Amino acid sequence: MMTVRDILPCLHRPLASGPLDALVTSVSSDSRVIGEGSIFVAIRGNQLDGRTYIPSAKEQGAVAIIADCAPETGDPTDVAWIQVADPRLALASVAAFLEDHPASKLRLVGVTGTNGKTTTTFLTHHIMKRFWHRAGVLGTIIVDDGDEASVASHTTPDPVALQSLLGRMVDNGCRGAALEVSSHGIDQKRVAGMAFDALVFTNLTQDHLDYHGTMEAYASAKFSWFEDAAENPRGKKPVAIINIDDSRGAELAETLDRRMSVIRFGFGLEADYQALNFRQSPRGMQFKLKAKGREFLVRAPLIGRFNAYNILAALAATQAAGIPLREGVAAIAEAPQVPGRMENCGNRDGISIFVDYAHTPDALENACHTLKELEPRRLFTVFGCGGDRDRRKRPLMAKAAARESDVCIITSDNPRSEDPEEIIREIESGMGSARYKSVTDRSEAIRIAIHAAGAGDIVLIAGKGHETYQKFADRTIDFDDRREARRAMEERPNPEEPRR
Ligand SMILES: CC(=O)N[C@H]1[C@@H](OP(=O)(O)OP(=O)(O)OC[C@H]2O[C@@H](n3ccc(=O)[nH]c3=O)[C@H](O)[C@@H]2O)O[C@H](CO)[C@@H](O)[C@@H]1O[C@H](C)C(=O)N[C@@H](C)C(=O)N[C@H](CCC(=O)O)C(=O)O
Ligand SMILES: Nc1ncnc2c1ncn2[C@@H]1O[C@H](COP(=O)(O)OP(=O)(O)OP(=O)(O)O)[C@@H](O)[C@H]1O
Ligand SMILES: N[C@H](CCC[C@H](N)C(=O)O)C(=O)O
Ligand SMILES: [Mg+2]
Repeated sequence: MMTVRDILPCLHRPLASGPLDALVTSVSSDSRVIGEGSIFVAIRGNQLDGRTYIPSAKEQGAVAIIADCAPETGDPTDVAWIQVADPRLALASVAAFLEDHPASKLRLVGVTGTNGKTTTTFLTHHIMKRFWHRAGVLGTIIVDDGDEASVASHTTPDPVALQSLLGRMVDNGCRGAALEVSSHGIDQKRVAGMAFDALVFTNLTQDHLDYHGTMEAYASAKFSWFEDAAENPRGKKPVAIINIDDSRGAELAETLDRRMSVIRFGFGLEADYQALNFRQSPRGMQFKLKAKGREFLVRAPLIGRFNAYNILAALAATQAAGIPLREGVAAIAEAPQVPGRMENCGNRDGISIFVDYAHTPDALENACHTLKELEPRRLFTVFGCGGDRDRRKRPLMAKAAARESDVCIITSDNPRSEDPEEIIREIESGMGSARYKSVTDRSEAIRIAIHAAGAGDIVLIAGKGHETYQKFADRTIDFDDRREARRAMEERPNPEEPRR
């Protein structure tokens, strides 16, 4: 059993007072889950001040409080008080300590970037499972501890949930794991202090300005994860795996050079993992990979040039984690469908329907462009933008969709607390002279697009991908683009029968 005193060495310059010999059972920054023996970490959050919950944490049996301030004068020191400069960092350190640092017992690949994290972690996990039989994954869609898969709540969960999951992966015999590392996760120190073997940078384009404020702040949040690994290797030899066709990626590779091992990937000549002769059909892609002085023919059942980047990243990362490249290439040929990522939801009457999670300007442009390359008669794009998230991307998503599509149907995504009609108006401001129709009800929008399409057309339904809900101010409903698409297909008037 651990005491409060045992915890102190894992903290940065702690100032401790009060009874330090109490036994510790757990740690949390949420007073609502504090029990006997817990340490409560008081975090000044984005919305609430965790310090106001200190009395209730004590009442529930907390044995120590970690905060960025001293106890109020006159406050009885009935429980230990540990003052630190950064409570979020302290939470991550204590959580890892209580689980006995599971990250150091796994080959760990982390993936960050605006787009491609989920896809790259899925591909990485798939290769790891093929080679090691047991491997974990954590991200936007699922959490798999090597034994059981469940639905994820965050892309990168809080340190307590994260460390407990990694601990289960170790217990379940996983040799390695692939983790999505969101910019919120980095900024809130959810992965602080963790030893990664490979850190992947997919790209950086506009998103999340509601949270980070500027692109510079967004980029520096992402970069700080790499800087930290360069400065503190934590007993591993971490490798940074960076897309240098992305301008921010090229900048990052430059700054890290000589401070840590850097592997560059992309289509250009300077890439260590270089893709050449890219070709695709509706069923998949193939390209030549030049890496490590060798050449491989990579085939994968995925479409989109952007997915070639995700494949390069997964191959380089698994190689850095100890899996031979030829094994990775062989596994990629049988890569699974990532739910809601360029997912083909059926063909009927010569119409093909794709559901994709594109919810940024860059992703939407890529998704539309990829489908245009399949040379449809017309491309119909159904999309909207989420409420309570980066508003500045709305007209830019409109521009991206308008540029590549023949017809756009603007609709609602997850309006959350916002007025759906108002979000649609903000999107419309970026449509220019393009042909579009706005239909607030997403189900109706999907039906209109699918019923308007004809033989040779492609319908893209973008933004919600794998999501099985739609969030409004006052309710959350069951909603699945893939199910809606199938339903609309079935309800299509039969071209053989004369219309009544
Ligand atoms: C903006 C944001 O990221 N917020 C996250 C953050 O909240 P916070 O630390 O700011 O906390 P707060 O709500 O202000 O509360 C302050 C403190 O008081 C505590 N508290 C609060 C109430 C109470 O009764 N008792 C109590 O102790 C809270 O536990 C917290 O420690 O930390 C919480 C605990 O880990 C998260 O649940 C919460 O996620 C919110 C729900 C969220 O929506 N986050 C999204 C934006 C997010 O993180 N997304 C990224 C993906 C982005 C991408 O696509 O790339 C992700 O990684 O999932
Ligand atoms: N490497 C890439 N470059 C650009 N766009 C991509 C890339 N990979 C995927 N996309 C597009 O972005 C969408 C989201 O992909 P994915 O879910 O893999 O990204 P993510 O980074 O996990 O997103 P999130 O931040 O929401 O978790 C895809 O549906 C596709 O349209
Ligand atoms: N992880 C992303 C998800 C966006 C998905 C989209 N459907 C929306 O609701 O905006 C975010 O939090 O920005
Ligand atoms: Mg994701």
